[in-house]
Amino acid sequence: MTPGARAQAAILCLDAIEGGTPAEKVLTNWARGARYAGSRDRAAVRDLVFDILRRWWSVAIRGGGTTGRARMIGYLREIGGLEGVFDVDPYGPGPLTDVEQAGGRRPEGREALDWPEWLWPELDRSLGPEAEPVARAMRDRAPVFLRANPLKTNRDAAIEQLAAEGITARAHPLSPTAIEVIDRTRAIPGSHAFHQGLIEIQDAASQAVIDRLPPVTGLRVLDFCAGGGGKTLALAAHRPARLHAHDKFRDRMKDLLTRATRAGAGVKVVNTPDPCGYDLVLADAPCSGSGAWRRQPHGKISMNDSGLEALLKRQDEVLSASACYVAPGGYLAYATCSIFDAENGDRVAAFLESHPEFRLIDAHRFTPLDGGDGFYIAILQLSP
Ligand SMILES: C[S@@+](CC[C@H](N)C(=O)[O-])C[C@H]1O[C@@H](n2cnc3c(N)ncnc32)[C@H](O)[C@@H]1O
Repeated sequence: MTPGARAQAAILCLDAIEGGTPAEKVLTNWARGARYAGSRDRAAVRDLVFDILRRWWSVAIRGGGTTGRARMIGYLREIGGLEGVFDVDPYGPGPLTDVEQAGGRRPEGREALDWPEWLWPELDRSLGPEAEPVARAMRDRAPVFLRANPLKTNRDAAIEQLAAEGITARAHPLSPTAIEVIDRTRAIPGSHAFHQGLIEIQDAASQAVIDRLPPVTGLRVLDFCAGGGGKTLALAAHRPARLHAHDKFRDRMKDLLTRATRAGAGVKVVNTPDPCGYDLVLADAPCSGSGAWRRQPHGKISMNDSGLEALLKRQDEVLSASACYVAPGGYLAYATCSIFDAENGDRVAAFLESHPEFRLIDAHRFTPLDGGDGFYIAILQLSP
């Protein structure tokens, strides 16, 4: 596909997203119908759509409208790529009209930060002076991070193996296992390093969250919201005495055991965890994902008041439900990939009010300014 044809495909996808269809669904539908598109084309269209989702409001201002076409114009104006896309090939978007040529303006003040208007108060309350820098950072793509798997290798050896496969990567300071991929990121899933279980794809802050837990080695551990198992595998690398993975929606763990086998990780999937049976329970709760909106930018444009309210309720439920699996003297770790106090410190405070037998011993928030996604981790201890 030509650059113009890719832009036109992205424009149609953006219109469907504006119409209310989730971005992933729109891209899947488009790819199904576009048999002529190769994998590079699909990746390029996806990148365009995601880049524009991250800058959803400012590109509309620059482009002079909220259609996919206007947003594309605004985006290309911002990055300086308008030339050579409109009216250069029959599969691309038609020529710019006089109105389009004259339309649009520079976004002013916070307009240029592409943060949802209704969420500014919560971002300001949560991050104070970091609110604007974090919002700005969320306009750009996130780096691709890997976790070196200590069950099979060490970080330097993993980086060397990647280099031998033509993938440039370097150590990242957020975690002793974190590796940042510099180029050929799309080659990772097909690499030997990946298939041999030397590396996992995992955000650096997600790894740092696990590093902040009490020493896991030798503990009985429950990952209460295991999902796809990203954190389960990172926990396994610390060699707990026993590691159980659980999720209310068992289907979400369907790949977990395959991943664990590849990683050489010992983990058992359980439907019913043992009451009071764990020295450490990790509750990686469902959340807005606001810390990871660089990777899933559709969340930034689709989250609303009632959706957030519903999440707060679920987070309270997860905290209460997970607490009964903690053994006396054991730890309950509450984590989210949100940067909002409403989902983090406020939930912990509400939990402690109704569970005075727990005390808070540590809490930390990561933001994209640390390099990885935004995450929160609080560690609570149950009295003996
Ligand atoms: C943030 S995701 C977990 C991500 C996962 N830990 C990882 O690192 O890949 C949250 C998970 O919590 C699960 N969940 C939601 N409500 C739950 C509940 N009441 N009890 C247990 N798990 C729940 C969801 O199915 C989802 O898989």
